Amino acid sequence: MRTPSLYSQDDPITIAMKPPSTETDEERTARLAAESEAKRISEQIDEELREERERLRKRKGDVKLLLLGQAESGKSTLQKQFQLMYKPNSLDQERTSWKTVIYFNVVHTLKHILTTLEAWDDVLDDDDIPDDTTSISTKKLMRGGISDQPSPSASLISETAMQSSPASLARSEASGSGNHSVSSKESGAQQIASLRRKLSPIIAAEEQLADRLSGGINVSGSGKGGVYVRSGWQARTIENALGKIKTKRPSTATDKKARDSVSQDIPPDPLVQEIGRMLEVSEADIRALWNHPTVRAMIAKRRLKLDEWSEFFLKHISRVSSPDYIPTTDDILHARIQTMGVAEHIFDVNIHGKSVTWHLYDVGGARGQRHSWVPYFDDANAIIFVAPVSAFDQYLEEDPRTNRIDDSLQLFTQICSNALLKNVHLVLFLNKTDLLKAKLEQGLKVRKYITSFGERSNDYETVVQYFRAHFLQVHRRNNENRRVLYTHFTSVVDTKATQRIIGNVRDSIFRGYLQSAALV
Ligand SMILES: Nc1nc2c(ncn2[C@@H]2O[C@H](COP(=O)(O)OP(=O)(O)OP(=O)(O)O)[C@@H](O)[C@H]2O)c(=O)[nH]1
Ligand SMILES: [Mg+2]
Repeated sequence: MRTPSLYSQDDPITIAMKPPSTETDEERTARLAAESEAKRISEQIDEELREERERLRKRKGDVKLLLLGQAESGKSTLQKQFQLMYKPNSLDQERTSWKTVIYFNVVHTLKHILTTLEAWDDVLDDDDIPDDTTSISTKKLMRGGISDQPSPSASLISETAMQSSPASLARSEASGSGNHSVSSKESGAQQIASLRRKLSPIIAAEEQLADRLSGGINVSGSGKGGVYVRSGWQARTIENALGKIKTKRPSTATDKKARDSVSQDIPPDPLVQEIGRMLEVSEADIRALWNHPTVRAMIAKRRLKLDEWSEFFLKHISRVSSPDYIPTTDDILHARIQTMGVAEHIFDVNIHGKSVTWHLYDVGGARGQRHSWVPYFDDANAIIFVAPVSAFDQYLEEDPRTNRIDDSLQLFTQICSNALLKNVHLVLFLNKTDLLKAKLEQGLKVRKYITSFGERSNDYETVVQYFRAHFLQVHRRNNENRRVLYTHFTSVVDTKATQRIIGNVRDSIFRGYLQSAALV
């Protein structure tokens, strides 16, 4: 019997592979090293294939849940609520990254306020701040000869308004003396000019913060100059910062306190620290701007429109600008950053003693991002469609002619009628109900923006039921499979209420999941 040998004498492949008889020692060493490397790579490929097979096998039993809806509808905020519920520690680890986002939100808002004031100062001179029936760009056109519009200026605010608002405080803080004449138009403009000067260094840092968050990726059409982030941005923000850190870790008591309570291993980002210091010294100026009578009047007249997160962080500016600021969970829920593409989040959800892996896909909702949703439609088990009902007076950033409620309805029609999604469990979140209530209480009239609302009563219950009826109608018209639509009125920044709803949604998805599993 022939003993097995590496080089069998009569095997043609072996003969072909056989090293030449003239091989030198050096060539032999190189050949053996190359063979060993090839073997290592081949084994690595085998291992990766095995892992992929295993992953696919496991994923078959997983629940795949898509969060869909237009930009700013609240998908990522809802994802944070899932994270809080099923992976609370991971949110703690991300607090450092959220601080960067919140600082960015504040700086971006300050810039927006000052730019808007500047745009108005360009064209306006006196008397009264007009309400929002005419856009700034229209006014700029008017300046071209048809008519000049009145301008927002401190003189527009009546004496009574001055006395009853925090304006006097704002004025004295802004001027640093407080002895300005309350009725002086010039002093109001001067105060704003002085605040603009004092806040300019912090506003100049906006771009660097945006770069830190996006990793230098600029996306065209990022609307109001926000930042898009890809999946895993939290870890990358820290990496980007670490790449920039050349000095040793600071070791002051404050730094240590902040670092210890966030993470033992992450040194503070020098850029974020610097912005923190700037915010601390600028706190009085920021408050002065926020409370300035011109700004107040511009907001009241809706000439200056601030996003909900802008208002939230400016209202909490003393806390946010304190030297040892660490974002609270509520702050994280209010922080705003645009999602780019699709971000996958994985949780283990325990229900009735059975642990099931859930894959939550949080998508970018802007029009330019929607093409990336489709590859996830194939094997989705459930969708939560998030529609912000407070947006009746808002228009798409991507297309200022399209009302946001209209866009949500069009998008919902596409989702309901998509053949790939016909068996998917469908849940509708009519979101931002807190903001809807606030807008209606302020006296905003739905019929002004949605003419079909007609003469109905402008109260919360009538309005939400009106919107709900429209979404139900879309669903009914595109429901050949007679699937159920689960509807919830939500405010996903409200943790207690949202977690209760998530519990309901989880149970209903799970029931559907068990039924389909039983059919397989
Ligand atoms: N007050 C209030 N704010 C909300 C609510 N839902 C979301 N927000 C805020 O709205 C902003 C936008 O929410 P996101 O969750 O980032 O929106 P998104 O749908 O993920 O947006 P894209 O990623 O651009 O598609 C954030 O600042 C949230 O804090 C809500 O129900 N009430
Ligand atoms: Mg998002």
